[in-house]
Amino acid sequence: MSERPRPKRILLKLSGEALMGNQPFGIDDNVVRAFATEIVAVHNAGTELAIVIGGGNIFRGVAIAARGGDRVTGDHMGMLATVMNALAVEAAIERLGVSARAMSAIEMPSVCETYVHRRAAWHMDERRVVVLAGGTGNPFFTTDSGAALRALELECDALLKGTQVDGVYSADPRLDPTATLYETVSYQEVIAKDLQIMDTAAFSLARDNSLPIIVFNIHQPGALARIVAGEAVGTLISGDRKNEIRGKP
Ligand SMILES: Nc1ncnc2c1ncn2[C@@H]1O[C@H](COP(=O)(O)OP(=O)(O)OP(=O)(O)O)[C@@H](O)[C@H]1O
Ligand SMILES: O=c1ccn([C@@H]2O[C@H](COP(=O)(O)O)[C@@H](O)[C@H]2O)c(=O)[nH]1
Repeated sequence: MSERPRPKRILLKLSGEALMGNQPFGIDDNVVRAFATEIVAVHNAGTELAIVIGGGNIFRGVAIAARGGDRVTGDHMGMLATVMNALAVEAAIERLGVSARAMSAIEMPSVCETYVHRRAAWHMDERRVVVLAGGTGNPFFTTDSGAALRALELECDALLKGTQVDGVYSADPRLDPTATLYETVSYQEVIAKDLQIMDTAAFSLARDNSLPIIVFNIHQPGALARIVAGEAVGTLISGDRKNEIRGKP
């Protein structure tokens, strides 16, 4: 079994799709509460956390483009969807007694703070959980790219992608029941094999800056805490030095 990083400051990418639970659309309050409980547990144990929220439970820009609509408009709608999710997660964390701040890459000052790198880093230093909405703030990107970008900006030790499946497989396990799960895989291999658990832009950014990514099943109770403790949960995507923490040999 490979050694794993023990990240102290993490960027958690939370799948929007995961927030809808068994519903066909939207936000399931019980699921949000369960995720918030896991997040608060690792926060209270000393981990510094930023969260990037997806929007797949509400809207994806490609859906409007597939119907012949304007992609940029669709992407703006998708980014706005992530703001709704961020507000729900922020509220759920605060209900558990931990201070949280939703920050959006798209300005909407009457709703939440605008993402400003130094301010987000300051909130983290002040032991607040920052909940980042709007992805990169630009169309034609995804919240996975936003997660890689923010993880680097906020000097996180690792990007943890909490998703619907157990990790990175040789093919999409929802489409191919024979797909096998990787315990570790290199950036180069996921890009070369076009493994679509994240987009290539996110993988490239992580590879170029030696940011380890751990893909895991967000529905598995206790998984987040076990990862932070250095346990081999899910799939570790990294360079050749499989247990490296960013910036440390
Ligand atoms: N090689 C692969 N290994 C694992 N999962 C894969 C792979 N290829 C495609 N997938 C699919 O990628 C999906 C990632 O889903 P997830 O909801 O986390 O994505 P997202 O688009 O980043 O988030 P959102 O739901 O917010 O849009 C998995 O549910 C899985 O079906
Ligand atoms: O930087 C970004 C991030 C997201 N979008 C749009 O939002 C939706 C939802 O994000 P997911 O990553 O799919 O959860 C995405 O489909 C894009 O339409 C964006 O334009 N730019």
